[in-house]
Amino acid sequence: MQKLFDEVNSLDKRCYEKFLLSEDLLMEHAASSMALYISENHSSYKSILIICGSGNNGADGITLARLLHTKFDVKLYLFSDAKSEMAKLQLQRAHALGVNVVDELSNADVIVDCIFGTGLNKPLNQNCENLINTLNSYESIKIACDIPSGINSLGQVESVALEADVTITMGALKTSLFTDVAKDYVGKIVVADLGIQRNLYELDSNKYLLDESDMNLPFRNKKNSHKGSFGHLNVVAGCKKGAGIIAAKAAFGFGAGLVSVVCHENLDLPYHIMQTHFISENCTAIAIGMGLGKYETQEIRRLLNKDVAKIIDADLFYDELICEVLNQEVVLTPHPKEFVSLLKLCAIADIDVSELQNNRFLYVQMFSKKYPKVVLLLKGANVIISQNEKLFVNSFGSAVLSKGGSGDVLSGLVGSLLAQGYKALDAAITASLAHAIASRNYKKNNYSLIPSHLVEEIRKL
Ligand SMILES: NC(=O)C1=CN([C@@H]2O[C@H](COP(=O)(O)OP(=O)(O)OC[C@H]3O[C@@H](n4cnc5c(N)ncnc54)[C@H](O)[C@@H]3O)[C@@H](O)[C@H]2O)[C@@H](O)CC1
Ligand SMILES: Nc1ncnc2c1ncn2[C@@H]1O[C@H](COP(=O)(O)OP(=O)(O)O)[C@@H](O)[C@H]1O
Ligand SMILES: [K+]
Repeated sequence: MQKLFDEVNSLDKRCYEKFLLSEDLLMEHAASSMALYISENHSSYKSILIICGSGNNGADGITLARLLHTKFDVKLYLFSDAKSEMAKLQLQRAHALGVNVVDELSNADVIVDCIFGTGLNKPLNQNCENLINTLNSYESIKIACDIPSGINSLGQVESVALEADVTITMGALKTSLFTDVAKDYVGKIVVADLGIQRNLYELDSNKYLLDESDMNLPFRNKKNSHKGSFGHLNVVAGCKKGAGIIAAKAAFGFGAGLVSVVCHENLDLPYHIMQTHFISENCTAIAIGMGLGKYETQEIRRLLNKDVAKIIDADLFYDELICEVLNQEVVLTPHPKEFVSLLKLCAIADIDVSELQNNRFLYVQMFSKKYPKVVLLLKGANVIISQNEKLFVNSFGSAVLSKGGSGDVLSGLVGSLLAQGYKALDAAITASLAHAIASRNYKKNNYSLIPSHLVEEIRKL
């Protein structure tokens, strides 16, 4: 996993003070990293338009123009006069070298957006919006320097933002690049070297971006085993029985030795999945909430208070009963609407979904502070998983998963790992990664996936 930072100004400052690396030096390295990326990945392209704002993001762009001058047909467009000391200095250097400064925008093979970086601190005016809209209309390869212009430090987009193919971010990964909203703008994210090893540049953080290598699949290492060695998951099915059945199938394919669906009505289940009317005696984990609908409170309370691992989803986030388990190490998997209800029930915040989506990290952090034992998995384009105020982001998922039933598969995967003895946080991380990475392996098109395809892909991981 890689660290995420809410801000990097303090990291830059530490470089100046502790390592005696000047702003000029860091900027030279930042621009060199961008130049290297462009030379290595876009060498067949001829023309490059670099659009610069007045601050140090613009200064990065002016430096880049100097470094690529004569190697490509570089055009430097200054959207506003250079204001920062570095921008003024870089402009003098660019002028001295004869870099082509143009007065009008024109299309190019590659455009590099250096209008605003981390300094964006007010709404864009009409001119900025028009500029960004024009750039978005070009068919060029679009590279954002540090962060696509228009995304603020909280990862919010108030009006427009550059739709980048690639974001080359300076020094370290920023949290703002991993909000759900940002996902439509950032493209591929590359970290630029600032002339200091990343482990030296970075300090501690409580936020992490998950890598594929953080997925710890339930491979079987012991030869002397039997079905009981891999746990027994009980999936509680309610009025929408399909949800529980999808979860049970996913769980079985993900390694649980036994899977039973708990339901009072008789169900038509695949032969390898058992049905029970009450919780099994040897049950090692319970998955509950998916499609639960109406239910008898005392019965659910009994289940929630059982001393086994639990994954709780969907309908239970609308019931005060949920507050009774928040001192346990349970896994909760709400989507944004369900999380808004949960926040209200546990008196953390009374907000709507758009406020949550604008500040996902903030509300997850608030929840995790109040309930440090709970593993929360907030669904979305970029899933956030938290426990004890540590946050982990899974950015592997895509719109392929935007289907009814995808969440039920996820509940089954988490339940399966809990049943097999994974700790709650490890179960949530591995299940979430398996869910998203498997969906990427589905090769047909991005609208046709159904839960059984997803389960098939998970079985092939
Ligand atoms: N400090 C350092 O050591 C380094 C800084 N770097 C670059 O510096 C950038 C940060 O530079 P700055 O702090 O100068 O900030 P920016 O260059 O992001 O922009 C700030 C400028 O834009 C103005 N501004 C902000 N919002 C505006 C709006 N909506 N409309 C019009 N004007 C607006 C501000 O008043 C200021 O003049 C980073 O994103 C990164 O690209 C990199 O070169 C790496 C090294
Ligand atoms: N655009 C997307 N990008 C990444 N993941 C997505 C996207 N849309 C949905 N998902 C994932 O799909 C799942 C949907 O779950 P949920 O909304 O609970 O569906 P259901 O309850 O119908 O099964 C979640 O894991 C979510 O993170
Ligand atoms: K930018």
